[in-house]
Amino acid sequence: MNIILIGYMGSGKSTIGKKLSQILDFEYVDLDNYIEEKEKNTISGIFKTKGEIYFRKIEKKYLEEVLILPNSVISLGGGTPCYGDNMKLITEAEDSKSVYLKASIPQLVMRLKDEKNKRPLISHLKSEEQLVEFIGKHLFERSVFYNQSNVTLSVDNKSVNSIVEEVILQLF
Ligand SMILES: Nc1ncnc2c1ncn2[C@@H]1O[C@H](COP(=O)(O)OP(=O)(O)OP(=O)(O)O)[C@@H](O)[C@H]1O
Ligand SMILES: O=C(O)C1=C[C@@H](O)[C@@H](O)[C@H](O)C1
Ligand SMILES: [Mg+2]
Repeated sequence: MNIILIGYMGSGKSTIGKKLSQILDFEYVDLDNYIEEKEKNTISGIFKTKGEIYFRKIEKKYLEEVLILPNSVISLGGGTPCYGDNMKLITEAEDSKSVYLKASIPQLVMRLKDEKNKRPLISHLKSEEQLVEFIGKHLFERSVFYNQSNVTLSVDNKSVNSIVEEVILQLF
């Protein structure tokens, strides 16, 4: 079985995914890292040199590759479910459960304000106020996709270990 972690940038997909895979003794795949390895470039580098449309095209191609890996915890990129028919591919993937790690706007701002540089969609924002406004609008647009996940789990003010425990309780 595969567990697919979905959520906005900073919701904890990579952090939770790594820990969950260790506990379950599953393989761990982070789609952003997978793309970086295959393309021999960083996500920021791909956005800069080839643009977002190219990124979304290859993101779909690599999503299809990781969805058929056996017994894996798969952390997606923040935007992966929100383009083309990606969410359909995710919900229809065989033997898979998707989990939406749902974080509030203030929680995301707190986590992302010092980590903007790694994330090309927010790296240009100058102030915390701009970040709040951007995330508010963007999260609202994306929630329609995230909410199609099999399980939704609120992550605000919870430790990594307690979120991992909750994911396991919900799925097994
Ligand atoms: N439950 C948590 N409690 C406190 N901090 C957390 C928690 N989960 C994640 N973080 C921190 O929040 C930041 C973002 O987490 P992470 O990189 O795992 O998010 P992500 O969903 O993978 O983001 P992206 O979509 O940009 O890859 C990191 O600094 C991480 O250490
Ligand atoms: O939210 C997004 O659209 C993104 C999130 C990251 O995980 C990366 O996939 C990339 O920076 C785009
Ligand atoms: Mg990540």
